[in-house]
Amino acid sequence: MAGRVDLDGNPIKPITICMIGAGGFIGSHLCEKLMSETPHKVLAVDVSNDKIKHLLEPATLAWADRIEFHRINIKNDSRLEGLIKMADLTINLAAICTPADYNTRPLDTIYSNFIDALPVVKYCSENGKRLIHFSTCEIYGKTIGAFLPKDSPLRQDPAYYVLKEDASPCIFGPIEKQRWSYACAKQLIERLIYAEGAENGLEFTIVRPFNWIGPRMDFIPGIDGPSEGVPRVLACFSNNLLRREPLKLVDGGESQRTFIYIKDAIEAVLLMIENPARANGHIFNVGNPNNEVTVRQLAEMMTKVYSKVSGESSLETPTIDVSSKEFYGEGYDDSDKRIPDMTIINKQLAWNPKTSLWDLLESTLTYQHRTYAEAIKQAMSKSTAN
Ligand SMILES: NC(=O)c1ccc[n+]([C@@H]2O[C@H](COP(=O)([O-])OP(=O)(O)OC[C@H]3O[C@@H](n4cnc5c(N)ncnc54)[C@H](O)[C@@H]3O)[C@@H](O)[C@H]2O)c1
Ligand SMILES: O=c1ccn([C@@H]2O[C@H](COP(=O)(O)OP(=O)(O)O[C@H]3OC[C@](O)(CO)[C@H]3O)[C@@H](O)[C@H]2O)c(=O)[nH]1
Repeated sequence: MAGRVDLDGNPIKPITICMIGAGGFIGSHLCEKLMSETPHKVLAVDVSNDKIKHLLEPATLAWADRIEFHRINIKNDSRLEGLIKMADLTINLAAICTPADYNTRPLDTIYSNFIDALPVVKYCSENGKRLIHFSTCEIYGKTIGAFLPKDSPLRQDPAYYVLKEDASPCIFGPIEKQRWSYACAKQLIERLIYAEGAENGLEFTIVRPFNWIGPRMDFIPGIDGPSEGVPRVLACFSNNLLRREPLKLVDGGESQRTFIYIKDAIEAVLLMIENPARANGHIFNVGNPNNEVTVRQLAEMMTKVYSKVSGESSLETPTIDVSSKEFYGEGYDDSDKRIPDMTIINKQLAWNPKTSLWDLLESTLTYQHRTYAEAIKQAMSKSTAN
């Protein structure tokens, strides 16, 4: 760790980071990176620490004096301001961010992504502390191209679909499509942070993750999450593969996504943390434009990869179609396509993702199989016995 320098060759000084939502998917990987490769200290705030237990215990771990867990619900805990004051930098990851919640729990979604983030922004601004806030690629909503006729040649023109931080509009559906409650709340908190920067000098960076995936993402229903819960697509498809049931394609699986390996994305966040002069005042897309697939293609690839890593044959009927109304309920809608423009992050942080979709699925599904296959087998044999 000695002799670490930033992108401009200056030595990196150890800092204290207040990480809110540190116990989640991204938070757990970021804590792991900070503990194993940097001298920084983390005040880890979350309502749960299941995903970072391996970093907190035993007390003999090499970094034990650099990570503290604070079980705090930021909705209603007066200790939050004190922790932000103690830190040099606050990173806010806390959010409800599973699409199944956006249309079924729109109030919780809006409160979590806007109202609950307000005090964090306020405390950072009032105390002159730097803030890295996690927004989302979903802020772009639908592409301009989605509104062109299906056979329009303009649909092939990147100007109609590549998503640029400083140029693309945010295109959401009507209010009754409550899917957009999340994107809209994220948009308003981005605007508030931007305004705090412009009017009160808040030093901020906004991150827009484009479908980061990897180990520890969400939960497997009935194993480490509610049986009726609907996690994001990686965990939904992993659950289907582990249970040897067909993968469900919502509305034909035609939507497109670019997936990035969590470990590549965490490299980008570390660059933001350690290069404030290059990151402050910027909004960054963080994704992998080379890993684009339709959801149907993702299902096909995951089926092949899972068969390779588990040694099990593929199902005769690997996928089934399901309507979004049946799967998510009333008010669901979708982003058609998400390709991040990389100009700003390339220029400011000289960062690019490395891992192909096949490779990232291979390491992730190896983890899923190792972690869950036995537990699922037991749960399934118990339910057939009853
Ligand atoms: N994973 C992605 O690809 C992705 C994509 C777009 C945006 N994001 C954003 O990145 C952030 C982190 O996402 P993630 O995938 O790690 O999600 P996650 O659900 O795994 O992590 C969020 C964490 O925040 C905690 N949290 C929520 N409300 C809290 C509260 N009131 N008080 C304390 N802790 C609270 C949760 O317990 C959870 O551990 C979110 O803001 C999300 O909107 C993630
Ligand atoms: O079993 C399933 C589950 C989902 N789908 C479809 O897959 C697409 C992707 O779904 P998901 O990963 O759940 O989420 P989104 O990409 O739509 O939204 C996320 O993007 C970033 C973030 O902000 C946080 O992670 C979140 O909002 C989608 O088309 C589903 O319909 C499926 O076919 N089968």
